[in-house]
Amino acid sequence: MIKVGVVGSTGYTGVELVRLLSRHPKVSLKLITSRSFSGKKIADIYPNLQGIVDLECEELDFTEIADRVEVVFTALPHGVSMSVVPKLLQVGVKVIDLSGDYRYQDQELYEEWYTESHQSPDLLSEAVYGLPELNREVIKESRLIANPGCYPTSAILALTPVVNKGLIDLNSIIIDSKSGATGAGRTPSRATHFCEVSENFKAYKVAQHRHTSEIENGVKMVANKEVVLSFTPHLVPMKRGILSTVYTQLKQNFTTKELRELYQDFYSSHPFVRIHKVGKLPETKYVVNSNYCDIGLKVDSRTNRLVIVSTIDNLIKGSSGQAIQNFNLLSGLSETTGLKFSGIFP
Ligand SMILES: NC(=O)C1=CN([C@@H]2O[C@H](COP(=O)(O)OP(=O)(O)OC[C@H]3O[C@@H](n4cnc5c(N)ncnc54)[C@H](OP(=O)(O)O)[C@@H]3O)[C@@H](O)[C@H]2O)C=CC1
Ligand SMILES: CC(=O)N[C@@H](CCC(=O)OP(=O)(O)O)C(=O)O
Repeated sequence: MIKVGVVGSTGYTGVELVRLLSRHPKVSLKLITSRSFSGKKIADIYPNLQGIVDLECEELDFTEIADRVEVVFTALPHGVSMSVVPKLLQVGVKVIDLSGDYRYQDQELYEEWYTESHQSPDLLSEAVYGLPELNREVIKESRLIANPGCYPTSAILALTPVVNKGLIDLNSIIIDSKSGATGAGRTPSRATHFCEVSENFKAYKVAQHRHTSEIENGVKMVANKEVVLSFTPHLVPMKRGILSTVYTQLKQNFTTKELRELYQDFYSSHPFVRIHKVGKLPETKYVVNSNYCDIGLKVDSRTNRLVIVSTIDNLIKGSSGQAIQNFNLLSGLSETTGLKFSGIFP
């Protein structure tokens, strides 16, 4: 059994990690930390874990952590993660960080989009962007994995096959994404208050959301070229799930069937990406509560645009499930260990 810990275990991604790790056949969850709830049992904070996880939240203590765990998941806000991650690496544990702090190699890009100084820029070149469908082999060798953002996971997976084959105009990409409210984390705010989210649908941070740069960065890794694209996030009255509709201009004529075959081939060795049949499009309810990313395609022959629809659960493939997928890779386990379950339908 591999001994692991979760730092920031009481947030939405943290507790989802605790839930998923508690059923992972090769994991022994030894340590969970919390600033606000130390001394309390996680099952008293999240009663769904009663009888499943009997751990108490602790204060984070770096002195003995390496004796207790081999791998730590950090599920902290960005800006906070970078004050913790270097200390964890220093004492010799491997880290899978769920925040945005290590997703860029370029310090300036981080500081521009996150509008704060990076506190450990020396680690940026070492951190591996943890999207297994792009970086499976390097993830296996890494000691610091930067788990991707939720919107970027859905958008980059939607675009990769056509970008990889050079089939679209890279300046034509428009990504229109909708997320459930757990994407904003557990800390209450006016924007995520029930009365603000319920019966409402809104765009936010138009032309300035930080995930724009993360998606551009991911597409650039595939294209080997700079890419500038448009990304608009929306908040919808659901708890979980992201649906991204991605519009791209094709350079030549293709049928939906041809492109569907390309996607099917591209993802044939990637167990968590499912390509829908021609004429079918994914819905969030097909993937919520699972680690799958479902993708559907349609060529609009009038405009010669390819429209790609991509869905994930933001708390699983968009964060905690993907973090466990990365953990499996770096631990030499099968990528699907502990993650092969369907969503809940309806
Ligand atoms: N929610 C999502 O869908 C996704 C989130 N992420 C990223 O994962 C990370 C965790 O997100 P999420 O679980 O949603 O966030 P939450 O706000 O739900 O939880 C974060 C937890 O971190 C702990 N924490 C420790 N130090 C601080 C601090 N100084 N300020 C605030 N909180 C602190 C808090 O728990 P305590 O007080 O108990 O220590 C808090 O509950 C973030 O970086 C987020 O951006 C990534 C992809 C998707
Ligand atoms: C609905 C909602 O508010 N979503 C969040 C998603 C952020 C997130 O999880 O971002 P990182 O993974 O990059 O930290 C937002 O738009 O800020």
